[in-house]
Amino acid sequence: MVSLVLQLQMSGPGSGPGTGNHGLRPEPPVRHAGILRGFPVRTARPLAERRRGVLRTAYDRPMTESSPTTPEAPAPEGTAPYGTGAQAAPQRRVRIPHLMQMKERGERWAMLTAYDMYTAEIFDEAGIPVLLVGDSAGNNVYGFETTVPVTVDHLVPLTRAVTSAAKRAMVVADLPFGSYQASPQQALATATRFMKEGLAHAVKLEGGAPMVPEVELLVRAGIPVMGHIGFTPQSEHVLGGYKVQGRGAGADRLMEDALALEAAGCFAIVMEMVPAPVAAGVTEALRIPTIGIGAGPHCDAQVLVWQDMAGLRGGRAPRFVKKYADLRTALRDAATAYAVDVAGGSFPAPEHSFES
Ligand SMILES: Nc1nc(=O)c2c([nH]1)NC[C@@H]1CN(c3ccc(C(=O)N[C@@H](CCC(=O)O)C(=O)O)cc3)CN21
Ligand SMILES: CC(C)C(=O)C(=O)O
Ligand SMILES: [Mg+2]
Repeated sequence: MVSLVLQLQMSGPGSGPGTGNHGLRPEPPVRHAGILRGFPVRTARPLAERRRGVLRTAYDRPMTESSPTTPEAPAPEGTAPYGTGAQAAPQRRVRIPHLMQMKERGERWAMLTAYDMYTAEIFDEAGIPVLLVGDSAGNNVYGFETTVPVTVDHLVPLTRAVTSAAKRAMVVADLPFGSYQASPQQALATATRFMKEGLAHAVKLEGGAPMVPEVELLVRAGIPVMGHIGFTPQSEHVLGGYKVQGRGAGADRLMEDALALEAAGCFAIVMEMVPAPVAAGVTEALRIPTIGIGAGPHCDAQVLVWQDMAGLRGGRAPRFVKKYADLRTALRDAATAYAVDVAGGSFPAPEHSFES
């Protein structure tokens, strides 16, 4: 059985040269410009119809012998046509056309954050198609309370670790607070560091219509951009705390922000803490995928911070979190057992020791 994701990668619009994130917006056919030019225009099907195939993606099944990350045969047409660097690339990378095609087909997918090599490797093996090196590293790696203190220098090495370890996943780097809002030029300089030093495949930035000049310049320069609207944690002090956005009149603004980002060339948009019906409306209105976190079940994709998803972090989790494991307990038990063995002299045993 070849996984669905693999099938679509072998047959998708990105199979040939000249698609993907090239063909960058020479003349704007306004709403559907940007890196999406050249895609078959989605026929206007009702949301319910588009959702029908939803439970048939590779991600809804437990991974068995046919993980989407272990293709049965290499697909040489997916490798770079002008050489592959020091070593050959045996597996095809998830690219923007694949995400577009999943939206076309109503196949939902999952994004996770990753900040290091092992989690990147593991989530890649699990078939997670997009990994986000989030500025949530602030409060999940570096021990800050929020994402506000995070710098580019904090995130670039983590991005490099994740891109080095993930063979199939597209790796998106979050631009941290203060590293892109000053001007499109600042945004380009920062995003360029993530592409060159972090080897990211795309970047993400927070904000709606006001970020259009930044998004346009990055896309023109060849850098795919993921948007992020609704609750934007970098602006928590302006927003007045961790609050649902897009209620009441805010719904119209959220829609305008989403449409403006799509027109500017974003390839996907994160919607954080938005009422489910509002997120459903935005998802229906956009050609590009929406990625929800606390935005209900009708987004094209979902994202969670991995330490929330896997139950590593303590304390009360936000409402939108579902805990799929209890790594905190597992690790604490392991550390306790290790310490007990050392104290009691049962570790190291002869098999862990060297003869003279
Ligand atoms: N571990 C972690 N998970 C995240 O989802 C996350 C981060 N860190 N860091 C960056 C941002 C911050 N995020 C957050 C953090 C807290 C809430 C929160 O406390 N929400 C409450 C209140 C909602 C309300 O007031 O209506 C909730 O119960 O969901 C939400 C989003 C999302 N991101
Ligand atoms: C929660 C996601 C969307 C994020 O921005 C992050 O992890 O930093
Ligand atoms: Mg973030």
